[in-house]
Amino acid sequence: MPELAQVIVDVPTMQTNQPYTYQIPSTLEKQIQVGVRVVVPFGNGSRTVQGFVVALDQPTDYDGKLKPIKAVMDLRPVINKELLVLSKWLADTTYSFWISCLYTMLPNLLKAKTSRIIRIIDDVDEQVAFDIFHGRDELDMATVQDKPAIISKLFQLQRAGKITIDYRVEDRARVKTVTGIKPILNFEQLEEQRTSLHPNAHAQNRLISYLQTITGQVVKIKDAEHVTGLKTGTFNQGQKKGWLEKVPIEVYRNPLGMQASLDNQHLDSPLHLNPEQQHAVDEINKAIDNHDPETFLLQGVTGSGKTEVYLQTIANALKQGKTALMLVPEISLTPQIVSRVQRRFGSKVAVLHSSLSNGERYDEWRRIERGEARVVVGARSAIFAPLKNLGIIILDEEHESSYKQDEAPRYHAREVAKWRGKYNHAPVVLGSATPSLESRARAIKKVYHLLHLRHRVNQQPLPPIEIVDMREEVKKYGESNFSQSLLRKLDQRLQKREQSILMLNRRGFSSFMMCRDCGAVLKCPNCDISLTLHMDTHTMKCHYCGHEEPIPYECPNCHSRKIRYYGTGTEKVEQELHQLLPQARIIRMDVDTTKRKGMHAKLLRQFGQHQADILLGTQMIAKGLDFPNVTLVGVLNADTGLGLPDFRASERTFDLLSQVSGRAGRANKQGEVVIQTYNPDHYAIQDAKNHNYDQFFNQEMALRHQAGYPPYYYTVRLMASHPEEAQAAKAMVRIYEQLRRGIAPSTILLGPTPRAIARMKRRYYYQIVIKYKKDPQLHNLLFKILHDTQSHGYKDVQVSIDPDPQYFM
Ligand SMILES: Nc1ncnc2c1ncn2[C@@H]1O[C@H](COP(=O)(O)OP(=O)(O)OP(=O)(O)O)[C@@H](O)[C@H]1O
Ligand SMILES: [Zn+2]
Ligand SMILES: [Zn+2]
Repeated sequence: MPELAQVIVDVPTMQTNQPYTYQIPSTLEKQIQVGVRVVVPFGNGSRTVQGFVVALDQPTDYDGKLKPIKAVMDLRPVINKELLVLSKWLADTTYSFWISCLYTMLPNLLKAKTSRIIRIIDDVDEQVAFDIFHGRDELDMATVQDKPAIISKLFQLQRAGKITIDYRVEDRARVKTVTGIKPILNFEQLEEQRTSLHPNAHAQNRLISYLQTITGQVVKIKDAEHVTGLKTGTFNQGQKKGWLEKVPIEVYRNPLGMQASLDNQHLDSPLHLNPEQQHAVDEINKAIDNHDPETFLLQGVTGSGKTEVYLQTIANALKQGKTALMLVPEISLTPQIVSRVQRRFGSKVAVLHSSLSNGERYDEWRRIERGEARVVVGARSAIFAPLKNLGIIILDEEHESSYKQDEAPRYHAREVAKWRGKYNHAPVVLGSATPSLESRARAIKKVYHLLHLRHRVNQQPLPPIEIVDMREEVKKYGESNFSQSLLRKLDQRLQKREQSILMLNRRGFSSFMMCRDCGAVLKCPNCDISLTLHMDTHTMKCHYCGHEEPIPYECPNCHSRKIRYYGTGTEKVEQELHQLLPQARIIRMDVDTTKRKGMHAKLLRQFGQHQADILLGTQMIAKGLDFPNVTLVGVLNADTGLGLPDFRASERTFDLLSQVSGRAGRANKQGEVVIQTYNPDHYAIQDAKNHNYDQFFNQEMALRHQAGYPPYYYTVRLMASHPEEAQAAKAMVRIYEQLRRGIAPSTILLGPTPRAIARMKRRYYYQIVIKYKKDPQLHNLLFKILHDTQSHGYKDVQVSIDPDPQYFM
């Protein structure tokens, strides 16, 4: 039996970022395994924290007295061997705390809730006992948090040694149960009961007959009521008379409300593949069969049938007794994709998206962990799904920046996918119509295996794209969100009863409030950014920190009443469209209209059933949608992203335009696209117009080469923040000096500079961008800096390190 356990404790600091050794008390020795959560004492005093057992019986160089583990929270490990090894790698490569990585992999409910419990340990006077403790001898600190008078009294009592504060770890992971019934008596005994019944007790008579049919079973009471038509009261009587007992039945919360129906429904069969698809499927299947952890880049134009390639290779993995993981960006985790996978694989599928409640997510996680779900579809964090024996990992739209998490741990799902592919000897498939420059460059270097789908499944060419120069439009026709050409084409679709998709770049884009007298812009008090107008809640909101305030009637600066709202939000566009095309039925889709659960699916279903002529939305409609009746796509403002201070601005614009254009003409009707822009000559827009990925790739690569950006250089961004600007700047200068002394001669430092958004959540941010090709010492140097900045001289400074940042803003 093991005597010692190595535990990663839930104390995220650099100093506690390695396992601590605890003694295993003999009462717990059977329950302690690697991967279970435990409760351990930590530090001096009575503090207890949650932790994870990461190893058993390793020698320790600590020679003090070891503390014993207090309790075990799990009957079986919540972190399996693979994920444990992965968590260590993740912490190392993303400069994060090991404990944060473990939590990132697990459903939220497995995070412990720590509460502070105040206990009376010595006599206190009666009045206090009554006023504060209400006659009990314990009190949860959270309940008095906002009562300063009580808090100060408590501290007084603590100093006097009358009370102590305990930290208590609570497990929030609850399985959901429903009530079931179970006959206690056997057939004959029930028959005997019947003889003693009153002749008019028809309901009880029927209950006995029913119970006789289910002896030895447990049945949900709801089902029993349904089958028998009896009321709950009758079952309660049966319970009182000792015929049956009530027992809890563990059930899964049902995210789509369809798990059961999936079991009975007949499944879609695979489509007959075209030669390009067949080749791709053959190559990937070969890798699955040979346990070859190869990375494929599946580059297929929009509507080329990439999804079918995914589905058929997943089917092969399942046939081999393996499991499959498919990631899609949250924004395109549309009901369309999900239902395609479910219609193919039925109840074997688990879906993980961010709109699941904590309980639902925990249930899906348990279905996966127990091997009941063998195909997982989900957004970024689904890359940590506890599937065993993975046979294939797919990242659809691999170029999407949302695959990178922009808070700690700052991992990229693509890198994690490759790690898990290697660990499981399984191929990774990166799919896109517009691969990231990084991936395409690796394919050219033969690091990735390139598979091409050059043609649309419907044999139609990609839709022709018209570029409209909005500078000319405004001169000729005045301010409008709609060019003459786009209006004409929208009108034609209405005549032909075909549908259109209109995209407005970014939600509520710069719908800010400005004073026409003094020019003041309403800004967030916490962040260096203007507030956005939201008509639905009638408030001004900050998109960074969530700050919200009423729409002002007068300028907060000069008290003028001449305030005006600028910019174009989707709501404004919708209003204008109603005026221009009164007969058009419009569905607006943006963060505001899809906030409520299930709305996203509902709106898309309505559009699919042609209950509307125009789908107007933000980026969220650019990807993944497959509606055969859509023959026109319009982009209202192609260039709003081009001006951003970000070296990937052109790439993102090209990707977005290509993706959204791809929504038109996907079935047998020819489609077309109108792109409105103030920069008609920009190469990102011209190359998108010509559907010329290769030309865009070459030009953009040349620019990146010249400016020394990825994929020619690796980049790391280092940020320091502080409530006072001078302190943030000072810390960054110190870090800069330390960096400069330690880096390789070929490594380049940019900065320190204030971030583009210099103030966020009441803190000022400074940054340094490190560009390097080869710098073997850099990794250790960065860890050293993290360590050093947690100590003296860096009071209240927060430092974070972002490897391969997606944004430099
Ligand atoms: N071999 C095939 N035979 C007939 N129809 C097919 C075939 N493969 C795919 N399809 C159909 O073609 C349409 C487009 O396919 P799919 O959505 O997979 O394209 P995609 O490459 O993922 O496109 P995008 O990148 O634009 O999302 C779908 O309706 C799909 O059912
Ligand atoms: Zn003003
Ligand atoms: Zn804010």
